[in-house]
Amino acid sequence: MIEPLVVEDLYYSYPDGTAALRGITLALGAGENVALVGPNGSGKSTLLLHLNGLLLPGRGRIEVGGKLLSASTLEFARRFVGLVFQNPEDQLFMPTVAEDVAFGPQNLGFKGEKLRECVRSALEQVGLEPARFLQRQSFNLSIGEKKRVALAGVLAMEPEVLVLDEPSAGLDPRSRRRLMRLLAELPQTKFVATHDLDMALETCTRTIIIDRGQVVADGPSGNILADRVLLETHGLELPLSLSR
Ligand SMILES: Nc1ncnc2c1ncn2[C@@H]1O[C@H](COP(=O)(O)OP(=O)(O)OP(=O)(O)O)[C@@H](O)[C@H]1O
Repeated sequence: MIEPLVVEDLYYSYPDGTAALRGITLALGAGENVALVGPNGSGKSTLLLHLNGLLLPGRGRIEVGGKLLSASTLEFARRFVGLVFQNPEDQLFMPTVAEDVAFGPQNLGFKGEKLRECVRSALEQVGLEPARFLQRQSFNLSIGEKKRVALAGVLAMEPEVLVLDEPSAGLDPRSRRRLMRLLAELPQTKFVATHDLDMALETCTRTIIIDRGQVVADGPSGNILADRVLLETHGLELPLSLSR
């Protein structure tokens, strides 16, 4: 079976010379839910931006759905891997929710009733009633609603892999819980960068730790996230649910 996401010996330095990724190797199996954790500045967002070609490797290779990511497979990769940014405001820029959610699928060529149906269905998937939200102005929504609309915009493109950067940041406890239920229900392979180790423990069976641009641990969440020494060595703390 083809692994939906493979990263081999990936290096990336920003134009100012900051070495953000220093030899990352990992692979995600179909249907896996994997958490990516690490201290601030460890390279999580930089890695995620590579997975649908928003950044291109300095060295190393990325395979998406069995195809080497390159200029000629970029369109395929952007459809295959749906990336939800940390800040929904980086993703929502149209006047209404309907237009924001339609933006991606429209670019993929969806039109007419198929387009309207995939927009409605994506809003329903994230728990936003289309009749109430389609005509709302995106910039007036609460942060939790904005995050759900940004996720709907990605789901509307029907990706095989969902890559989420800090999905629970800024959410109140009820919205966070709702997001965790939603993620558990979505069938896609998921790769979730987060500082919320309780969410990682609850929603992801596997956890990868990166520190200073390198993978320092990769294994079952139940082992990795219960290892106080490992976590503290890399500037992390036990999930609250394990620290009592
Ligand atoms: N546009 C940029 N130009 C230069 N350096 C950058 C840029 N973006 C990020 N960096 C640097 O690259 C490194 C990795 O940053 P990245 O944002 O990937 O980390 P992160 O693990 O996502 O951090 P956080 O948990 O704080 O979101 C850091 O040293 C950061 O300062």
